Amino acid sequence: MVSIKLHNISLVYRLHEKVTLSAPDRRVAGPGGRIEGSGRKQFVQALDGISFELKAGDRLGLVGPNGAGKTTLLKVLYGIYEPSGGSIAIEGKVDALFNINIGFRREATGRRNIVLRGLISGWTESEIEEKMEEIIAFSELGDFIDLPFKSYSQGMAARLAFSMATSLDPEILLMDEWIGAGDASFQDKAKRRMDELAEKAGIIVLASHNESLIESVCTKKLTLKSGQVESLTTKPIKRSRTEKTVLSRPR
Ligand SMILES: Nc1ncnc2c1ncn2[C@@H]1O[C@H](COP(=O)(O)OP(=O)(O)OP(=O)(O)O)[C@@H](O)[C@H]1O
Repeated sequence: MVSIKLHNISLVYRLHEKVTLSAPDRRVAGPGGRIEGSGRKQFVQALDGISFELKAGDRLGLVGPNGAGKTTLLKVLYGIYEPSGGSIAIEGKVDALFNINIGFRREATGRRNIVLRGLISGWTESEIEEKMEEIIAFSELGDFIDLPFKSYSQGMAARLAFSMATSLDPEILLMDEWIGAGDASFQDKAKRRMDELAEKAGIIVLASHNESLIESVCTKKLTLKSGQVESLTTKPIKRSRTEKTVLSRPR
């Protein structure tokens, strides 16, 4: 069973350069984490005392102003950064969609990129082959799938990235503010796909500045401010009749 448990997580970014700042009592707080220390031992406290638990089916929206710690928290969940303090326990395979362009070979076609990404995620060539048509169909890229990735617009790249990440059956999917690149019709489709994923007992964590996207996609909302939890709210899942019909249709 998938789950995420964070207890009192903190993360500091150490600044190895000597930076000159006002005296601590005269500093003006900015939008980001706290700047601490002095001389060459300065650091930014990006996360401070973060605790929460997620279980199968949860869709957590991470919100907060610039520098609040959303991306840092996603990177801690993905294992890119080791927390400076606290404990983290994750059950399940974690996949991430942080930046639409990362992980794509610009010169390779969309189709070839699907194979490469699948292999990196531990899929065999025949498993990728089985998923190939579904991934292409969901992306709606048509003949562009056989053109090099560098010829895609941002929205087209987002379609391919999302289609791939969600077709390879992730147990836990982390996403950072990318979905806005897709057009309105693709966003609707993407939302339904996320509902499906969450129903297959997965966990989704989505960081975004788009409050209405978070409201419509997520079941929980964690608001960060200067690296700390300002609030954590849960809302009942609301679905329209149309969405229910689509979700219950066999694949
Ligand atoms: N490599 C780094 N070195 C030092 N400080 C960093 C580094 N990366 C991020 N920070 C700091 O950590 C804090 C949190 O940044 P983070 O990128 O997690 O915020 P965010 O909520 O994702 O912001 P945004 O909405 O602007 O994308 C900020 O104060 C930022 O200045």
